[in-house]
Amino acid sequence: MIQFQQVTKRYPGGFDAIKQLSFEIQDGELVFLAGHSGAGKSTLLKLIAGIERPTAGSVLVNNQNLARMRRASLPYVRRHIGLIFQDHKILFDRSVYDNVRLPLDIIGFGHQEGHRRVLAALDKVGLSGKDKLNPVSLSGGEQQRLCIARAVVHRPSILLADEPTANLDRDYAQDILQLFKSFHQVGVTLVISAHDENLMADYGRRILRLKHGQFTA
Ligand SMILES: Nc1ncnc2c1ncn2[C@@H]1O[C@H](COP(=O)(O)OP(=O)(O)OP(=O)(O)O)[C@@H](O)[C@H]1O
Repeated sequence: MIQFQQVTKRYPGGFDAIKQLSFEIQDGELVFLAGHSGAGKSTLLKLIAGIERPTAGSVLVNNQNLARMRRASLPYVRRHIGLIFQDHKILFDRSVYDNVRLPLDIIGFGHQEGHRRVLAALDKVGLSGKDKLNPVSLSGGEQQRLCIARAVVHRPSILLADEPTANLDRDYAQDILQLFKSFHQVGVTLVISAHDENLMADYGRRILRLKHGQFTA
């Protein structure tokens, strides 16, 4: 479960990107995060991932308070989280395979099991057979799929996606959302941010709407 209790995030310079937010996301829930540019969507996702720390309040992920946790312990929490952020951070000096393999190497996965997982993740996102390519030869949409494979290869229980459908045409965006839906169907908790509320509306899921760091109706 993800719980925010009166969370405020103030960036250096004094700007409050998130203001006294409280909410819960249950295990296995799919929640959309909507809001204008600068509303605080990325900040909220970074707080869940422990990339940013709250200035006030508590962020609990699986009952662990990230605000109080020592930095050295954060990697253990992150093992349960998959991240898809806007700046892809693809390594263009490595193959598609090696990009997806990286999180498993960091965790210290065995060679055989790791290999199996990488191929399974690439298959899941529709990139089978492209493992030996350099990511530079993938289309924008395929690079997005590569990022999704890399985010799920360690089978996280929570998947956070920041504007995964930005810059995609509507059909392609629907494909990507279908992919996320398939993770949801196997019990993964998903938080997906997007500008386009029409896309979200089709799914009939809870929408958290942010405006200047606070929820609106
Ligand atoms: N590291 C930072 N230092 C200072 N201010 C920041 C930092 N990161 C974000 N902000 C500010 O916090 C506010 C919220 O930013 P955030 O990226 O969370 O919004 P967003 O809803 O994800 O916007 P977008 O859709 O444009 O990505 C913005 O005004 C932004 O300028």
